[in-house]
Amino acid sequence: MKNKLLINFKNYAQGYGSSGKKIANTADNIARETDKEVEIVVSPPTADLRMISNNVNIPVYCQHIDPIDPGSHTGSTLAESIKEAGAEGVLINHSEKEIKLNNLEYILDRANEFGLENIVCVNNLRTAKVVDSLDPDYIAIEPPELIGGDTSVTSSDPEIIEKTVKKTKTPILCGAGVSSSKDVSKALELGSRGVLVASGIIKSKNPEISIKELLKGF
Ligand SMILES: O=C[C@H](O)COP(=O)(O)O
Repeated sequence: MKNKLLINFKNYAQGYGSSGKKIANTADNIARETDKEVEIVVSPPTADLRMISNNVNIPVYCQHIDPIDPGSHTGSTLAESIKEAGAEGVLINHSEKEIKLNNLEYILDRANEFGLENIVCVNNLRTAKVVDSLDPDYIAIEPPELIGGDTSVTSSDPEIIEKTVKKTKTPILCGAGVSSSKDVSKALELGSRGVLVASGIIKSKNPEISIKELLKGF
């Protein structure tokens, strides 16, 4: 299993449409050229999934799915539709798109049914332990107060990463404020299998330089 650099485009102004496509193409080119053992994944807004999937070779993940089967569910995101749009994986329970935890088992079943790699995001160790018992592919630990900030979780709260790694059996990713190669190497040193990054790349003046800087840490 390769370590992962997941780039979450969220709904930043720079992360959708042609601008999002440019960042995805940049990530794709860097992935093709790098000799690092790392899987670069992009997670664009749902409306751009098919467009991005058709344009890159790296995996594309959706930012969310709902606990539904096909039917009368206005405004929801269906596992089979994101699969058909080209998604290979999905983020679940991001702190900006929380789900009810009693729906998690069903959502994981739906993701597994369609071969979507799943990354369940959690805010704290207690939730990580609950999620761990449901055997997701990854758990991503992200203290919400550090998301989008200037200080990386790896320096502000390294204990939460270390404890989550120790107390769970699922591979752990971490995120929040990650922007440098030092942040990445610290994340790996603490036992994480990779990082989730949004603002450090999507809001960067030069996403290419930012992605290459992060790769140095792997
Ligand atoms: O999914 C990504 C995380 O929420 C991290 O966001 P950030 O890199 O802007 O702190």
